[in-house]
Amino acid sequence: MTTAVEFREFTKRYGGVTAVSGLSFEVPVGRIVGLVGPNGAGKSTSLRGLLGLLRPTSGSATVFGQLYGQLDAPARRVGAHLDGVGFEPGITGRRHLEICATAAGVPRRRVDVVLEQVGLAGAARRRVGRYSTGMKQRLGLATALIGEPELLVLDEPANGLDPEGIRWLRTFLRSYSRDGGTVLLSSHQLAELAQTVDEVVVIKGRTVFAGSLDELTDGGAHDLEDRYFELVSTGGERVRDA
Ligand SMILES: Nc1ncnc2c1ncn2[C@@H]1O[C@H](COP(=O)(O)OP(=O)(O)OP(=O)(O)O)[C@@H](O)[C@H]1O
Repeated sequence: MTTAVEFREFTKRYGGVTAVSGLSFEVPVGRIVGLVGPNGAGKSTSLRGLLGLLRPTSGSATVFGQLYGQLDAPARRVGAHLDGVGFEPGITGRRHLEICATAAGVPRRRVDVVLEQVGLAGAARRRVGRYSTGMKQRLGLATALIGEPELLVLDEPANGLDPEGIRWLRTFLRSYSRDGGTVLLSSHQLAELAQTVDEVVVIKGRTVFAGSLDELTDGGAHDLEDRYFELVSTGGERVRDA
């Protein structure tokens, strides 16, 4: 299996509102792919559809060739952290992760591993309600990592991180991908994204561009930001051949 994620003509309508229309792109195994687009472009809708949290009106979004809901032991294959998903504020970070480990069917020792991985070991016994935004992002990533998944799906993982946190996240994702992991993340932080991803998918209700960062920036000759604005203002379409 060389494709971790495949969106095929994924369409989601809410009554008269078309959130996403005919979205098609693939995420190859081992790559870091950034999903970008203006507010309301359909990034969260797409990621939610991929994770089985909403049903597409038509088309499909699959992970490792299957619907998320059909995966055996999904937490061991896909780890996700979506923007706006809250934590129970009254419990500690460690307790939160213990609950997640139980739900995922993985040993409790994973809790210490992921706490170390995301740099939260020292704050594990503090209540989540007292965590800063950046610490909550780290806890979200720890939650995603609990099952040692092959694929990470992250909605705006850099939101609320300070510069040190952003650099840490970039280093972490690169090393995860070097070890064979695949990442699909959404972001509005284009300069940061350009330092992190291998491939870019630009959406604006539909796919506007899907391909390598190199192709989009002509091997780094252009800024990702400039190319992004050209694409979203003209709505031109460039999708890599499958
Ligand atoms: N439950 C819903 N009911 C009706 N419309 C919705 C619903 N969820 C999303 N939408 C609409 O679908 C469109 C896409 O929203 P979505 O949140 O997926 O965009 P986004 O790219 O994640 O935006 P942002 O960058 O602001 O997070 C928007 O027009 C939004 O208003």
